[in-house]
Amino acid sequence: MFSFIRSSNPSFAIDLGTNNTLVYQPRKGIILEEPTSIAYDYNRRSFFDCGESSKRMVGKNPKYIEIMQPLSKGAISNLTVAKAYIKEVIARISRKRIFKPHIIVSVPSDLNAMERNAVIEAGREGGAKSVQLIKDPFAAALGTQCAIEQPQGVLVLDVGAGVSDISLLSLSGIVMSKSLRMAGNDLDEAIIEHFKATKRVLISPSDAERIKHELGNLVHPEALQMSISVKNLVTRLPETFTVNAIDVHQAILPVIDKIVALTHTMLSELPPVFASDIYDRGILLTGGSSMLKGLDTYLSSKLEIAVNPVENPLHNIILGAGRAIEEERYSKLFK
Ligand SMILES: Nc1ncnc2c1ncn2[C@@H]1O[C@H](COP(=O)(O)OP(=O)(O)OP(=O)(O)O)[C@@H](O)[C@H]1O
Repeated sequence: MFSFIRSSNPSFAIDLGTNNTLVYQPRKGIILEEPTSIAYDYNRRSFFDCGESSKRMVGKNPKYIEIMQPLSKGAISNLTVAKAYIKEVIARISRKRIFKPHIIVSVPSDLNAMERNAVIEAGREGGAKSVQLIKDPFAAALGTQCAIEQPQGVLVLDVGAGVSDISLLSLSGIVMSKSLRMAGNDLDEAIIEHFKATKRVLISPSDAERIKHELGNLVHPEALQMSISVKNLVTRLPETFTVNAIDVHQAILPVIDKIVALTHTMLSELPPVFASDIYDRGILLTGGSSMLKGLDTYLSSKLEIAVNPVENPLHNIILGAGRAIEEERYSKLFK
């Protein structure tokens, strides 16, 4: 068992995502799952709430309260906010504990040195005794019980909220990886922009996400519809508007095709020695946006390769990061 666990300081794995934060405690499992957001009160000049309760305030907050997101496109975009956020997360998970925790944070594979240091600094100043990082693709593969230590290629495509990452793993290392700072949040934005341009209506970000979940379908954009409240950009007045799935399909396709292109480039550059492994086993598809209906089938038909969605795309990175703390042989994955 990993030496962290034997120390009197508790250890936790944290999946610090653009939209969602999850925490895993060895032997207990997932102990926190919250939106990555924090509320700031300008009158009191302090942060006062984070996670689900702060996200619920979005759009309903008075002017002196701002709902902030410490991450943008997978990386810390505001260090002060990130420190406050991690401090709040640590306070929640280590209530009643006297010892500062060791934390292992799962991060996108393409973070540069400055972005990685920002996570470490935010963790330390947020109250951790030590901060180590594990790259998302390792955690994702471990979360699905893939044998990453074998001399066999494992290709993991992770489509989250802010980042799409495709990585080839073998012998516990990343052989190559490519990423695009574009994912689920860009699908929401594409929906907003499409309806603004073609129907002259303004959709809220939360409705755009709901539309994507309910009507988004890459293979069978059926005659589904849903009614939402929008602002008419011509009359400037609110109204009820019917969204149909065909429009949603048109809106999201350009973003999806960029993810297809990313995957295509990766496949075209695979070292020949891995080609048969990958074509035999296919691509492992994870990340919350992998739940977009038809994404696996669409990728598979465009790229002529099997695409295997993981069972639990919102949890498999944190489960893998947790497994990495529990099994000492994976400690070499921490940086
Ligand atoms: N049923 C669904 N259909 C389509 N998209 C979905 C569905 N459920 C969740 N998502 C999307 O998944 C995304 C969140 O995924 P995830 O939690 O993996 O991202 P993250 O870890 O916060 O971000 P990142 O890894 O990019 O930093 C959001 O964009 C959300 O809208």
